[in-house]
Amino acid sequence: MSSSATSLYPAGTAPVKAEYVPLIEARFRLLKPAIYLDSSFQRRKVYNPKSMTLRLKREPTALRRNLSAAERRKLSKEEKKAQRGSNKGRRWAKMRDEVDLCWRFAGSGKCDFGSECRLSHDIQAYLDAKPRDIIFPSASMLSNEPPFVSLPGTGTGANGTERSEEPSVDPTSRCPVFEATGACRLGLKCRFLGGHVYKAEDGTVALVEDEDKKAVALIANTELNFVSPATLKLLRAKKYPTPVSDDYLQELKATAEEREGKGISTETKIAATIAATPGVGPEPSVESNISDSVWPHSVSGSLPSVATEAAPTKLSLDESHAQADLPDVPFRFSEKRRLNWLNKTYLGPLTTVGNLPFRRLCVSFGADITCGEMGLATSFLSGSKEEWSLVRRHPSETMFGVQVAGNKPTSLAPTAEVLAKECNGGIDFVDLNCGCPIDLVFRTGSGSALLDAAGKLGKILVGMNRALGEIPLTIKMRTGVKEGRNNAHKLMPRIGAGMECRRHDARTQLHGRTRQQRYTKLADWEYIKECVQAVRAREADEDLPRIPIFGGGDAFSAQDYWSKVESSGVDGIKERREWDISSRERLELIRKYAEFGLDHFGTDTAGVNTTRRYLCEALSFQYRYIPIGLLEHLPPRINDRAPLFRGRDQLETLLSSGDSRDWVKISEMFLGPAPESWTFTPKHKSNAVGGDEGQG
Ligand SMILES: Cc1cc2nc3c(=O)[nH]c(=O)nc-3n(C[C@H](O)[C@H](O)[C@H](O)COP(=O)(O)O)c2cc1C
Repeated sequence: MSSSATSLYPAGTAPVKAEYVPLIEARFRLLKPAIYLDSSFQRRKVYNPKSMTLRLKREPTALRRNLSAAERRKLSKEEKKAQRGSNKGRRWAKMRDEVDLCWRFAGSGKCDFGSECRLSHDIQAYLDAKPRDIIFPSASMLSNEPPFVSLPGTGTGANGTERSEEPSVDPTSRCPVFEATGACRLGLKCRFLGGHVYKAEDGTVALVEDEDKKAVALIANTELNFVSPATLKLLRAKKYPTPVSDDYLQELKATAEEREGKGISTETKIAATIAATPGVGPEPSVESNISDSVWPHSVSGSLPSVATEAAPTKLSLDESHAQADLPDVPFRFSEKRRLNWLNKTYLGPLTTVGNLPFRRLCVSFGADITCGEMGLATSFLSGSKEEWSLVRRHPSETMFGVQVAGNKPTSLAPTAEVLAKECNGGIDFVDLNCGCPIDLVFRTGSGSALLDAAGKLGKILVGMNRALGEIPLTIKMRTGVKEGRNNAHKLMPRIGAGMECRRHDARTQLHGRTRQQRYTKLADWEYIKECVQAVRAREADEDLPRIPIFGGGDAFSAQDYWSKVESSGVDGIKERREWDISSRERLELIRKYAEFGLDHFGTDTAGVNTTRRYLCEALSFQYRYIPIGLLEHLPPRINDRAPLFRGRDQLETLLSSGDSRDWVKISEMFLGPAPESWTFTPKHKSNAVGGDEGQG
């Protein structure tokens, strides 16, 4: 019974070898095959530590997924709502220590606030109350057999088990951040304190630093793009100067007013303004269509009459900008930095998951180009600390971009300008999100809604391009808004080629789905090919340099991706091997992620639990991965659902558990016990298909 077992599965089931599907062996003929489907929808796989097996747990109807249309009709309104999207309204309380030691005092023994400080300066009280140090395991302590992590001295492998009779500082503990960088910025607040503290004879504790390592880490491990509190304050007070964007917005207004005076409709005015700038064009009617004649690089000659009237305005605007020697306009269009994307791998932006520690991990596996999570223009402009944390970059990210979503030039151009000024030298490109499908963003006219507003999109691109100075602007888009109404093939040649006209190194990333499809249905690579051909044809016609186009959607293996790259003509991947990753290798990845998380979020109680949260978030996706060694044939397909399977060893079985308590358990191997008050609700209901998981 090998392949015959999997042939019983309904279509869309991953072909897991029968020996890893024990239930089928036992009850093969008794139950319908569908009953074995975990699918992360009707049932969740729950790891049972006693029997070391996975069992299925039914979920309440309200949480069930993938119901048939008839079943869905029977659901109540509430149940239907519960089916959709992500878990909203999640709250993450910042975890604090029982004695909240002042972080300034903890690091340097000094605090300017002295006795006025609202935090504690009582080191002994802090040390007495603090839970025992966590032990961060080294790679050699990992195993694919329980307890999976063997910690010295604990016997059981249980990390951070409270042993109240022992002192809270454990000299066997090692702080991963101190070991990598020679210093730990959290000082005494570090939860791995034993790794960098010593006790003097008089009983006082002092911190240790390793000057040699510190010097190396200064270059190799200092994050970039920190935005000062003073800048955030200016932004909040709406006092941050953005002269380039102000100038541009003024021009748009003046052009509109001028047309108004001539009795030309607003729509036409916008079209004329945009048509006047190479790279973009006026908003076509939704059905239409983006006729060549109104898009910019054909300004000379083929513009319709109204647009032709705009030509003088255009020339004067262009001239004034090209020649103006404004100190805040440190570039001319021809001075855009060029990016070399050819044959590079690109890690697309991933909200929540694609944070700095994750990207750092991907870079260590060969990602050449990385992009931060989507940030909202309005939040950047209102000085949101959270939004500005999205621009942080690790020095190992050799080519890094920031993604912005917004709905109009008035927010996007100034955002681009502030980004360029504040992250000067720390950003290689800024990416405009024209792909986000989620209602919250789409309804405001941002994300994928811009695909149906070509004129506005044009104005945005011109404004951002100018405001960014020498930093290139790139675009991430979907194939269209509505199914059956793809329009990327019309937009892309104009956006891409138009920007390249100006010698901007434009890059387009095309996710092969419409907004309406979200993440359901397979990406349309035939259509991606059509878009690439349309861009290449335009480039050939107008003798323009070739712009890189990255395709995306459902590429789940090197074999799969290469066949897509070769048949569609997109750029971007170099690795060709298929990797049958072992469970121990996967655990080592998790360990590395935890290490990078602690480095980024901090090693204190708050940082440890923020790392835990993002680690669990990552595991909420990773458990769905089926190692290729378990499959009867390759390539694996991303949308295939897993039958209830067990792994080749107990760790592999645990790693495929869909129970969030197991993810927390895995986090405890590296980050110690989760505080009682700490809970984890995954952002994305564990459902790739049909959920609002992605922002692009
Ligand atoms: C969890 C998740 C978060 C995402 N966040 C973003 C985002 O912030 N910005 C964006 O442009 N695309 C985002 N995307 C889309 C991806 O970058 C990518 O285009 C898409 O997943 C298609 O590729 P795939 O099928 O290989 O995953 C996200 C996707 C996922 C699954």
